Amino acid sequence: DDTNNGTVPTPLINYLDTQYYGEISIGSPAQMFNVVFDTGSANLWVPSQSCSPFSTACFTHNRYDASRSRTHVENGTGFSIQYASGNVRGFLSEDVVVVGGIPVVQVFAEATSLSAMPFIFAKFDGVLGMGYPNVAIDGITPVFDRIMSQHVLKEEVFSVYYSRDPKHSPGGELVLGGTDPNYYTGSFNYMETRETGKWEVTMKGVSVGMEMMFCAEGCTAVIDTGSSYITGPASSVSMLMKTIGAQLDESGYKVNCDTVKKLPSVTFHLGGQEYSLSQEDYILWQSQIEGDVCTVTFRGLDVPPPTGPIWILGANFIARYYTEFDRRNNRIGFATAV
Ligand SMILES: CCN(C(=O)c1cnc(C)nc1NCc1ccco1)[C@H]1CCCNC1
Repeated sequence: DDTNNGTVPTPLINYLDTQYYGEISIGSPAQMFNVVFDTGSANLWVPSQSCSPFSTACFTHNRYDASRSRTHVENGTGFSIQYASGNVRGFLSEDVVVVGGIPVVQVFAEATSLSAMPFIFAKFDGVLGMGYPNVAIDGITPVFDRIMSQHVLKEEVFSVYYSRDPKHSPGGELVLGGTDPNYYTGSFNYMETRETGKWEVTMKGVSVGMEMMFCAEGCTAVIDTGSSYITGPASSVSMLMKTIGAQLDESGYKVNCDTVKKLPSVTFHLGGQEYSLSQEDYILWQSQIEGDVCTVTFRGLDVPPPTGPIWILGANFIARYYTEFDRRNNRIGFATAV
């Protein structure tokens, strides 16, 4: 139902509360891809049919085959993107991309090499950056900007719902052009994005329980729909983990599941409001053969200046707070997720 005049909500799949992705098509006839709708980047890339057979991560995902698309336009410019977690290299192509029922002619990257870490663990094929144009590599106009210039959206916004429990269906939802009242209660609280043209805001502090522990003098928070966890400066996160009695092992911070119910809430002071995460919001409780494992969904990540130091609020935050990204007013709105 295109209730948002021209767009249909895109249902997302929730993989273990750590990866959320939805389907887009590229080319004619349509080639389907699962992509992360990522406010932390601004380019679209998918694996390429011409990726090297040695790139395992490429070979285990859907790949775009230019020769099978009658609307493909050659480009060939080199492309490479570096994430903290891995990198992607390839070349540019142009073709018709359909997102939420809206077709756009889009320049995107065909990935010919994907770092095994982390992409062999990716359930998604590629990434569709929902960031601002000024962070787009090669100066490519991002998908959402191409959609806005078609003037089909009721409002120049998009909204994201992430379910908290993989058993819920849908695992999440992306709405282009509005919000979906089925997935939030109460009203939105808005805050201006910083002038840098990124989905980031000024945070006024991070409290643990009743005590303000970090960022008391103010810091930057990036709202990143493409990150699983919350990251903060390594020193701050390690202090936070010590406070809650978490131990760091090779796959992140863990706590004894017996202590979970007594853990303090962690509160992010944003835009004059306090956004608290309780233990069930920030603990990933996994029942495994050798017993229950309770992972803390915080990671230390030192982003070098001038971008950093920053906190990144990812999927575990968005699952609790339904998020509206407003390009018209350069602001982000949070409402309590259902
Ligand atoms: C997509 C690349 N990202 C990941 O953090 C990432 C890496 N590797 C795997 C396997 N998954 C990732 N994210 C899963 C996910 C989906 C939705 C929420 O989290 C980040 C890189 C920085 C910009 N923002 C996105």
